[in-house]
Amino acid sequence: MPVETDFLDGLNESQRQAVQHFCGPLLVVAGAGSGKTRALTYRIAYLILNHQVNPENILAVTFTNKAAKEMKERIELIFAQRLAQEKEGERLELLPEHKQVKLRSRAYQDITKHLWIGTFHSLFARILRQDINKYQDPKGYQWDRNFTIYDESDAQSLVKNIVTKQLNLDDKKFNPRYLRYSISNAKNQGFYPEDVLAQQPNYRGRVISEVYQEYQAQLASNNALDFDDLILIPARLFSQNESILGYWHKQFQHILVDEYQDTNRIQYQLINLLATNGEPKKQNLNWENRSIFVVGDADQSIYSFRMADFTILLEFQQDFGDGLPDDDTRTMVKLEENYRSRENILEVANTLIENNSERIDKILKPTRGYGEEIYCYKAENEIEEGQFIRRQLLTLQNENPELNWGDFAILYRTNAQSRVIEEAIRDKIPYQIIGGLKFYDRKEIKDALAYLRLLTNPNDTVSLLRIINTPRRGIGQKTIDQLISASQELGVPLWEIIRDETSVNTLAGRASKKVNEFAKLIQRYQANLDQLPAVEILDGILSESGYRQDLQNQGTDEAENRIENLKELDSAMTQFAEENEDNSLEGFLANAALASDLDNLNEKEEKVSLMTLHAAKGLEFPVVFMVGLEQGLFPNRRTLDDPAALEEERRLCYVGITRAQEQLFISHAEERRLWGSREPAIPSQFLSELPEELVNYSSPPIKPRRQEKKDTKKDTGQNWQVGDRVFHKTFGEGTVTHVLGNGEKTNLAVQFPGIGRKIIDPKIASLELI
Ligand SMILES: Nc1ncnc2c1ncn2[C@@H]1O[C@H](COP(=O)(O)OP(=O)(O)OP(=O)(O)O)[C@@H](O)[C@H]1O
Ligand SMILES: [Mg+2]
Repeated sequence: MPVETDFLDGLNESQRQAVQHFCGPLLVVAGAGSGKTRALTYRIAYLILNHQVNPENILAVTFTNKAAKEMKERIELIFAQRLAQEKEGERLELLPEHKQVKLRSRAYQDITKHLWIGTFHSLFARILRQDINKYQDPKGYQWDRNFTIYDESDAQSLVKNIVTKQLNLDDKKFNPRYLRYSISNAKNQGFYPEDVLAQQPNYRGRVISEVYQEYQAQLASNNALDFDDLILIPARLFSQNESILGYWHKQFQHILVDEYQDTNRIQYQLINLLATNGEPKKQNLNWENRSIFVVGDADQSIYSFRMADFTILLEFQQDFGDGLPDDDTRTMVKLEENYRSRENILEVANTLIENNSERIDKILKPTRGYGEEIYCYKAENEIEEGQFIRRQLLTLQNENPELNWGDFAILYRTNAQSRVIEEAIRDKIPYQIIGGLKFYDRKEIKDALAYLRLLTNPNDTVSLLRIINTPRRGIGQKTIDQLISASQELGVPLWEIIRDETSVNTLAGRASKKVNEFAKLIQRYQANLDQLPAVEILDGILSESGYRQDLQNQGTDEAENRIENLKELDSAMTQFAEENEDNSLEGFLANAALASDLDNLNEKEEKVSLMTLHAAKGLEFPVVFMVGLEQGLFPNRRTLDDPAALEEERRLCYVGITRAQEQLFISHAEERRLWGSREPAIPSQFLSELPEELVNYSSPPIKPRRQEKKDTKKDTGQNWQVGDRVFHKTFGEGTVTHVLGNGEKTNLAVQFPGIGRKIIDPKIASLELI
């Protein structure tokens, strides 16, 4: 039996309107949990199924890689359901035969492989893989298609080198982190080094500009790009080259953007160019078989520190609409029902956000009655706050066996808060830190990737320097410095020197044999790059370089752990090859460089998730703990004197509250040691903005009372039928979709709207028949 008879049934009237809108611009604005992301996802399926749009003509921008993955999975599910219906002959015969054939063969193919779904960074990295060689940089820098993507730590080490080694500046006075941030800011506004100086015509401005200039030169000579370049260079390329823009404009007939309120100006420029082909006059735009569809919520704009600007969302209709009198109704849909949170949670969120002055009022109605009480817990200090969380987690899990550890999230304002919470829960509760040390940030993974990057892009000097003596092979720093200075004097990449035996023999003295061996190893694998599957290349180079052996020799737990992680990298490569059309090594490396913290989030693993409020955007959890509501921490002290920044903190708090589906716990401490010093803390001003009658300030009972249920089928263990409507204490109303097993061992699969399907043992959880 198909789970949904028609996939549009899973949408309300306004969502359906948004999904069925075919051509032209459409803006969906709505509050948290109102089904924006769901509408966007269904729209993709609808374009393919009902308008026969080719998947490769659809560009969908998500905020995280994880969201992209989920979207693909959801679309696959819709196709699978459709396929099931086809087999039952329900509706396909209504279509003309050629369409039936087309649809069937489409559905059987792995359609989502051909969709362009991803973050801005991953999508435009892919476009640059095709076209970067056509980019004309005003400074004459060039990149080729095998470019390497530098992550934050690569970029910072480059900046640090420039500051200390090249410009001989004091890195205490000119903090490389700060400089890197300034460069990033400049890039996010489309500024060149000269623009920075013009904006800031003083000594500091000159230093930033100079470091920026040198940084860019070195990126280019390493054939590398940083994250900001992945957006900025396509924007410049599209502006300078009509035919390339025309090509991608033609390719992307339907553009969809989630979380549009957090786009910055350059990202906006890219979207605008792709949608309009650079046509400045709105009346000349031709929307035949084309659309741009964006969804967002100005109340959830929380990335202004990355130059995100929610006025972009507010200006959408002005940018893309035709300005005729009925434009407003044609180009905007509002969603007004919240499907995620219990009514009391929603009311608390709505009341809080009303304190912001800079907002457009909107309606957000609950669809799910009142849930468990919201508690605000006052802890003595941060350690006791951790104990509180631990107690609640254990109690709730114990009382509600159907709650998995993966159903809980703990949200905090800054990463530093996680340590104490971890300490409190680590012995009993499996947890994961989202945004802690990422898989791809671990040393062994970065080393392995550096080998692979060097194979595909020998000019990548950062990678080369990372592994030239890793594992130790007797190439000392002095030798390396000698080789580097030769490459700098000749103005050629370091690899050019290293791969030439004669040069090495001249420069490297006693270490020359080692350098030559290293160069030969790399060259041998380079020559085989196209013949061997990526996984074999990885295995081969890790063995032959002695890297794996070195770890084995160490014999410590830590080394063992690193070996395990390298195995995990193998799996990541295999999985990538299976899931992606572009399964080249370059494709994998780009993907790895872009993998964000959130990719670690794997609900199937059943772990409590700890993350910052920023990282929680777009996600949802049955039970949410929002901790550290103290003045100076949340809202953050830097925002206290700046009304606009304070409003952004309040939006962040709104985001936090609205992640909760069933239950919300808020906490603050009377005293907190953070970043080394212990200080008294006063409750966050946001707490006083919450409706008093909806927040319970006493301690929650350690063992929450079980609600007495009338007419439960608990313990009877029989007579359950598919289609039974039931009420569950945590998940609310649902429908039994499957009865699994029988007698004592009967379990039920229950579909809860807005939550999903849960397998429940009716003997343990009381289910009320309704
Ligand atoms: N019409 C609907 N009927 C039932 N459930 C729905 C409906 N629309 C959305 N949902 C469910 O409501 C929850 C919130 O939806 P979704 O994540 O799409 O909201 P959103 O507007 O994107 O939220 P956010 O602003 O936090 O990104 C999800 O669990 C989703 O499956
Ligand atoms: Mg969303």
